[in-house]
Amino acid sequence: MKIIQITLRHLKMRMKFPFVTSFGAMQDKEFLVVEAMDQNGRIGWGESVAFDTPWYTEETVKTNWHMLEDFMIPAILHTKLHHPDEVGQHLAYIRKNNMAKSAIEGAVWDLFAKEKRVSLAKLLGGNKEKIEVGISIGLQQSMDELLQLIQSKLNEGYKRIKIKIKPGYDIQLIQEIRKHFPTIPLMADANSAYSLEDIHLIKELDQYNLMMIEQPLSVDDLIDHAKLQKEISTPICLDESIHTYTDARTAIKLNACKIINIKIGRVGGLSEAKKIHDLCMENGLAVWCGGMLEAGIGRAHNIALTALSNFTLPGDTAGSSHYWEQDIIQPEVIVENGYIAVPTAAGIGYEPNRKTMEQFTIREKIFT
Ligand SMILES: O=C(O)CCC(=O)C1=CC=C[C@@H](O)[C@@H]1C(=O)O
Ligand SMILES: [Mg+2]
Repeated sequence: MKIIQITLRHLKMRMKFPFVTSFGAMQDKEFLVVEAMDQNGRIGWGESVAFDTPWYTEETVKTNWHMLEDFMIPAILHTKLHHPDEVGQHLAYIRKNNMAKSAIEGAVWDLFAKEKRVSLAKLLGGNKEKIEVGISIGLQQSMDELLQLIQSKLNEGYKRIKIKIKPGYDIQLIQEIRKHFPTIPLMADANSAYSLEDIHLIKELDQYNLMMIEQPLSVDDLIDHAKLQKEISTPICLDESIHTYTDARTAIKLNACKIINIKIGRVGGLSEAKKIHDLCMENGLAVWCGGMLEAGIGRAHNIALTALSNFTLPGDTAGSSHYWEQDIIQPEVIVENGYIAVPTAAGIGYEPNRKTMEQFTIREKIFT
């Protein structure tokens, strides 16, 4: 397979609600879409999940554009590819920039699946017909609003609730939620807001039967997470600390976590995501698929990955209508009773809507 044309688009879409974390609020989601065409005119799609500011990782929409335009697209365009795994090899000389790598690799995976006439989920080795989904709720203005939102998401069928915590907004919050919802599957994401000095606080959380606590400590730490995991019974889930297969291997060796949140963009693409999935399975760790407030193309990639068998915990891939008035794919991603049906059509199984995309595009460049 050879890619003979790539179109790079920068989109900006307003979310229905501001997503608030300890780092601030985001309401306009900017992201890149990669459209790759092969010599037969087939099209594959990828989405970059980098945000417009570097708070989650060092990458941004602009750094991704630069990496793709100046280095990655030239390395892949007109290069003979026998399998999507080879994209990573061609880009290996470029350090990090995982989200940019993932965007172009994702387009090649979609294209390759279409060429083989199989769904992306099947091509990756997934066998589920439907996947279980949970929902991630950002910081809210008041306790009442948070409780109401949890109730409405439970009513919609979501299989687990994830809330954000930070120092001063943790024990009481979870205590209150547990008062109203004593047994729901509940987890807390700290986005590395704590240090080992807060160990007494984190230990207190043990009594609330959380499914896990996500990334309590520093984004570049594994050693302290291992110390913490020894002291608490709540499973630690790592997010920001895991960028590669090697990170996952080290975390497992150190017992730094019991669960890993795999985000395709954070680990540099589907090939690496699958390797981490397999490694966790061999070592008895559960995984789930995290979200990056994706539009439809990124969401479709998450669904395909989650069809792999060791994604045994509900992911953050909520339905399109949770985020968008109108998503950029047809049909939109629909959640029914907490499940998404894994598409069986070739490739990602959703068709990007060019008209809608055009409406939100603020920059476009074609590479031949
Ligand atoms: O896509 C979703 O709905 C999940 C969003 C979400 O929880 C996150 C997205 C990006 C950064 C974080 O705030 C958080 C996470 O860390 O998982
Ligand atoms: Mg997280």
